[in-house]
Amino acid sequence: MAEDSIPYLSGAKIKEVLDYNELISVMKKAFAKYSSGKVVQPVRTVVKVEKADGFLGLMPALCEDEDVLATKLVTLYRHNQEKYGLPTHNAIVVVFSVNTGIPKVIMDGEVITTMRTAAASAVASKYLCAPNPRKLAILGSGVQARSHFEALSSLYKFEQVTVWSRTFNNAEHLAGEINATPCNTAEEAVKDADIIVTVTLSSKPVVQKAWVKPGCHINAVGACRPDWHEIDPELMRSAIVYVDSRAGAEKESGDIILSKAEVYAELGEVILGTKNSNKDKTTVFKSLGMAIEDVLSAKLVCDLLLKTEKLK
Ligand SMILES: NC(=O)C1=CN([C@@H]2O[C@H](COP(=O)(O)OP(=O)(O)OC[C@H]3O[C@@H](n4cnc5c(N)ncnc54)[C@H](O)[C@@H]3O)[C@@H](O)[C@H]2O)C=CC1
Ligand SMILES: O=C([O-])C1=[NH+]CCC1
Repeated sequence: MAEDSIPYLSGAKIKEVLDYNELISVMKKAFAKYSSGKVVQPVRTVVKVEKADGFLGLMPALCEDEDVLATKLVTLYRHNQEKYGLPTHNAIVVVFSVNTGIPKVIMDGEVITTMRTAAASAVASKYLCAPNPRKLAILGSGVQARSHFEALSSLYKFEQVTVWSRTFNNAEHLAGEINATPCNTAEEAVKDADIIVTVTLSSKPVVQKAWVKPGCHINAVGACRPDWHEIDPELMRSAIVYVDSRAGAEKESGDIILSKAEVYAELGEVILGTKNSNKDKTTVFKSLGMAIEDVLSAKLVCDLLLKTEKLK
């Protein structure tokens, strides 16, 4: 039985202990464990809330090697920001004892989602983009746009960063924060970019093949439903496509399903050395988000807080 009160870790507490350096190595481990069959992780179960154009996603995973069993519960309500000024993504993570099944800790899942997704894209960039990327283009100006800038800047010294957003004011606002160049069009933003990050809530492509420099690496992070896509289908078909999970991509990714693009490999297979990097080619990392990313992040949070005695 669970104790009368299970510790709850707030986002603020989690932010205090997580940093991109450590999280990037943990994400590398998450992808490798997943692709070597060491993780039990069903494809996300999605409960749609039609009237609010939202959904609840259930994301459990077990990794016995790492002695961790947990689940993330995440909601995506696309109109929260414009309607209520609230975040579009909200989440908690519940961690259980692997031995007894007793719930041990409940923690905020928003900070973990924000940071682990950007750390995952950083791992993908490390393995898939050509050396010394100089220009980063960010399409979108929300939570993930900011975290991706931070995570990728922890790896690379960019000479130029461009931002495009549906509303120019938002692009300008973010660009001001991160010392980037705001652009009026996505085409202008991605011109000559070495790394492109697509972090929008669009269900229609925001980047076209003709705009992209050959050899560029794209972290395609949005469009997590089978009928949403962010990337031009022609670009998907002509690039070398990597995914976090084949099973997830086949069921959830409109970018893969609608374009009928071939999936070359899981990122974990590249990390394990069983598939090639193709750094000289145009590459797309189609990220949908995997439960094991959250579960290993939650374990890291618990370990770090135990070290500082903040979690008994
Ligand atoms: N792959 C993964 O593991 C994860 C993916 N995501 C996805 O990343 C994307 C960004 O998430 P957040 O930054 O947290 O969301 P957010 O709500 O903070 O930002 C969304 C951005 O998309 C823009 N946008 C909305 N509708 C648009 C449209 N029709 N065309 C162009 N831009 C539009 C907004 O103006 C805003 O800049 C979402 O698609 C989200 O579901 C989020 C978490 C994890
Ligand atoms: O992995 C994740 O948490 C999500 N992916 C898309 C929306 C939320």
